[in-house]
Amino acid sequence: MTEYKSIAATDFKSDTVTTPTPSMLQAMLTATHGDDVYKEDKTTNDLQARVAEMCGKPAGLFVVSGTMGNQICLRAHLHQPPYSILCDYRAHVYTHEAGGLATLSQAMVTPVHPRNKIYLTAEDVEDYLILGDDIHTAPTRVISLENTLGGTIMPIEEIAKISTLARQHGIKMHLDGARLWNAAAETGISLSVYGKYFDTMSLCISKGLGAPVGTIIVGEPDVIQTANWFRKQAGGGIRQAGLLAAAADVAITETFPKLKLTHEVTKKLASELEEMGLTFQIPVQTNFIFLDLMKAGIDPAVLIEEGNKLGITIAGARIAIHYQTSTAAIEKLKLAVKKSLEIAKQRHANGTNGVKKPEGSLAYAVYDKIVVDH
Ligand SMILES: Cc1ncc(COP(=O)(O)O)c(C=O)c1O
Ligand SMILES: C[C@@H](O)[C@H](N)C(=O)O
Repeated sequence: MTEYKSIAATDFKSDTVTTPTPSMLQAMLTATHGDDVYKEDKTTNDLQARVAEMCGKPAGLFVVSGTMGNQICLRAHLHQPPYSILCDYRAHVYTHEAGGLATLSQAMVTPVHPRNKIYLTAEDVEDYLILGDDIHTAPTRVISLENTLGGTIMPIEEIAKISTLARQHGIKMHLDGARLWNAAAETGISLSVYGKYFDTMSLCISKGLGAPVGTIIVGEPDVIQTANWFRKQAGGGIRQAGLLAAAADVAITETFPKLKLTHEVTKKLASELEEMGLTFQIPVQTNFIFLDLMKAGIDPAVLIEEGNKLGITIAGARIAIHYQTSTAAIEKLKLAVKKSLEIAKQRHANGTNGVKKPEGSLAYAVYDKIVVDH
């Protein structure tokens, strides 16, 4: 891994912690300064066009977060309540976007547990679609998928089957593609191939790609225009967006090609942790490792504390690797896990090993459902 001076070098809580590189900051200095609310900023317009073209879509829109990208895309697909959105029970749009589906979209949600415990299949979806006009129901109007989810890649064949099913019933398809870059880098499947199966996609540039701010939503012009309307309504209209778009453009160019290496580093760490006796809640396929702390008998609070002692930030069961993660920090992570395992064994020996959830640990809280369900 290229060694970085970033404060993110020792932070394993998420890939959202990545910090702008000198080249991103340099690009900001030469960005245009048009007013993006009036669509007058060339740097922003060029970035939108670039990502839309990469995804095989005619229109794109720069927004300030993945949450905004998802919520305004989903709202733009919905016209007359009652209606519902079908998604994975762990989907970010359902679990971590502050209830936006209920407030902005006034939508019911059908959260589906994948039978294979990893990704939704067309059979899972078909069993839970709400069709017809029975006045007791809220018919499914959108299927919202997430790729990657918890770092696992949804097979393109399954996405294709679900898309065909949706289109048979006139249901819209949205992709929370916060980490679609990671899926594309790992599978070699282009963003435009993924784009064929969705009406809208939301791609974050502020996570593994390392931009300081920004997500791009893509789709047909009419739905993107409607989404833009909801962006403005939420106060998301941006004036000199070019400063942010310039950094995002560099992030795509510079970091997208590095994601595969990040995944290799992640998988190497995972195999070393397995040699130490650790197991994982879900497969390690890209840049996340979900430790099965329950099975190891490790108290998350102990792991967090051991990390702090070594000067690294661990937030719970989820270990996030990004292109700014330092080699030294990875060595310290392994030490923290080793020490936590020793403490777990000591506690087990003297019968005091109660695994407690730490207070306020976001990443643990974010995915403790996976801990329980997997
Ligand atoms: C899968 C997924 N979708 C959407 C988001 C929301 O992105 P943001 O934090 O920029 O709102 C996140 C979190 O970063 C995420 O992990
Ligand atoms: C916490 C969550 O919203 C964020 N997307 C993350 O993955 O860290």
